[in-house]
Amino acid sequence: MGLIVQKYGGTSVGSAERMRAVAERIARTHRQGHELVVVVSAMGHTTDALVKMACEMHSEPDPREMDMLLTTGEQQSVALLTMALHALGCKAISLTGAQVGVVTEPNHTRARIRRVQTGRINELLAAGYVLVVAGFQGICHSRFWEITTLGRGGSDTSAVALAAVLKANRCEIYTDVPGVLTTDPRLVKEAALLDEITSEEMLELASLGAQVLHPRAVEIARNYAVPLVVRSSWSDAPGTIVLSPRLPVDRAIDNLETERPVDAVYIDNHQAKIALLRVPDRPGVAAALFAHLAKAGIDVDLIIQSIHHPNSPEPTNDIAYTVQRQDLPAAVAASNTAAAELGGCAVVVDSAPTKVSIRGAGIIGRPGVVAQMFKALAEAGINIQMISTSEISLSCVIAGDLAAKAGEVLCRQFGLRAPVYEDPPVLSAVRPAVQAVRGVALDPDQAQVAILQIPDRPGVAAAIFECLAHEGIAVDMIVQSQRGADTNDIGFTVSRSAVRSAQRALDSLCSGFAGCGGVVVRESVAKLSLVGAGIVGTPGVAAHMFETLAALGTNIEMISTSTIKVSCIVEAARCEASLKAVHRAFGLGSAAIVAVEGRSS
Ligand SMILES: Nc1ncnc2c1ncn2[C@@H]1O[C@H](COP(=O)(O)OP(=O)(O)O)[C@@H](O)[C@H]1O
Ligand SMILES: N[C@@H](CC(=O)OP(=O)(O)O)C(=O)O
Repeated sequence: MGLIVQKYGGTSVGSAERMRAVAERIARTHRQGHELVVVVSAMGHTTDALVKMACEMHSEPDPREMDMLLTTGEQQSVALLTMALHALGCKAISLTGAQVGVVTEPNHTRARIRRVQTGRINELLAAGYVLVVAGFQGICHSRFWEITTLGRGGSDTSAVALAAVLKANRCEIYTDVPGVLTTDPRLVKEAALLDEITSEEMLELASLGAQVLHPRAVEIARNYAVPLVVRSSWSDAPGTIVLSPRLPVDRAIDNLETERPVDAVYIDNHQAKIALLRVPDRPGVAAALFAHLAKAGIDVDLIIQSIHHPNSPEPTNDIAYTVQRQDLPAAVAASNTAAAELGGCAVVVDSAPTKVSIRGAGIIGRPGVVAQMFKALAEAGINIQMISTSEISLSCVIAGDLAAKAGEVLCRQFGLRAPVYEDPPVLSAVRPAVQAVRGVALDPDQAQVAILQIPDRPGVAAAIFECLAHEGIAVDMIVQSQRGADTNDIGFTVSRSAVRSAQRALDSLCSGFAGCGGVVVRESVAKLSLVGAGIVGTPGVAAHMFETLAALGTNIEMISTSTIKVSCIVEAARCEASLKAVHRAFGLGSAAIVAVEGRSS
């Protein structure tokens, strides 16, 4: 017996009948002797309907009023579910976020949780109540107490935060699919159930488009080692366990979501860098290059393909990648062969750079962290040669002799004791590329921004990302490589809804950079990503993805990799076909079709 936090999503409580079925499950769990805190979302598409009504009143509704409005959806469902529990004879009470003491930052529509004041929860649990709590909401104090929301999909975060604070035995997320699947079953009907997944893999999948869990919920589960499971509301099947590392939890429970976004600084002194400059921008180019490297058994670490100049008559890309230094001669030979086949593009080698990375859950969701890393390096006079990002890490390639200095300034910036010097990964001689991948995610709502020909000197990346952080724009998939002798192009993606404000902010900033080629935007792109903890140390994973896309005729606009993911930006129009092909190519499908509410294909 113990304390369980359960969360029921909108579909699970989407009708009176479903609400009663959920009430029966809750009453049964309570009868078994468990203490229960139940977090509930708004019924069905209530939140979407409220957003639509708000937009009919004003084209850009005031964030405070949005929070006032959207929190009513959850308030309805907690009251109704509690009534259903009463009808079953179960002692239950409904509570809003404010009433259970969820205190957030003063940031309307996307507040992070600071703490939960558990006094009332503990009293009610001790008195034998099932607590039915409105998800997705909290309260903040600036001058007055104000209602806040945590951002769309935030009820998962409410549930895991309560589980962390109450030290619950487990947190169960009930939804309309049997658990975490290899991809979105609404898009790929062969999507297969995963029995378990690591929190780092889940964090990437969730942030890259798998809507089944809110990334911030996974972040809290990982940081506080909360036992987390995702299950179907319609069955008793065990679902998917999200495995968090059994870290010694040395985090304060105060500042739950706001403390220490960076866990560690890593330095990798075993890398070498190769760049192919001005390769033709057409399908199959990345596939050809990385097929040569895979054939030679070379494990590629970072890969970045920066944006091409879309306005030039023959657009080109730069592709840069890093390998273990001992593999450099073989990698150079493979790259020269590929370059010759591609019409003789330049191959540039740096045999002793350093990769310096910051790691921690949720780096990318906080625009300020990215800017802080670049600023700390710039202030130390350290030039960034290559940037690559993921949800849990941000890596920069810098000159090899600046490793110690970079480690020192970044540790100081993020309040850490000392950097961790990384060992080279252990290569798997036996694992085929297809077994390294656990899931595929698609984010169809991305826009791509490129800033062309910016000066190659310390401080430029910092200025750009500080400017975006100032506007509150979360940036994803930053890619920078060296293009000319003294200029760089920086590319990145933002959610489509933020692209206009990003362009406005950057246009005025970049007019101050002498010789800058301007800010170029593509509004309709999608991000297709492979995720798997086994990607590091398994040669050929990226090559297989690129080959699959090439065979489909899909052009890759941008590439960014980390140790556990490979992301490609592709045209939005081709994204679903590309997702299906990549899912099939990595053998992720299952013959057993999972039941999904309202499946569209
Ligand atoms: N990898 C994945 N595994 C499971 N579901 C996924 C995945 N990627 C996307 N989804 C989608 O997430 C949906 C569940 O999330 P959501 O609609 O927010 O549920 P809830 O209302 O229960 O919070 C599923 O119906 C499914 O279409
Ligand atoms: N109702 C909110 C919060 C939420 O988490 O909903 P769901 O659990 O149904 O995704 C939303 O729609 O964003």
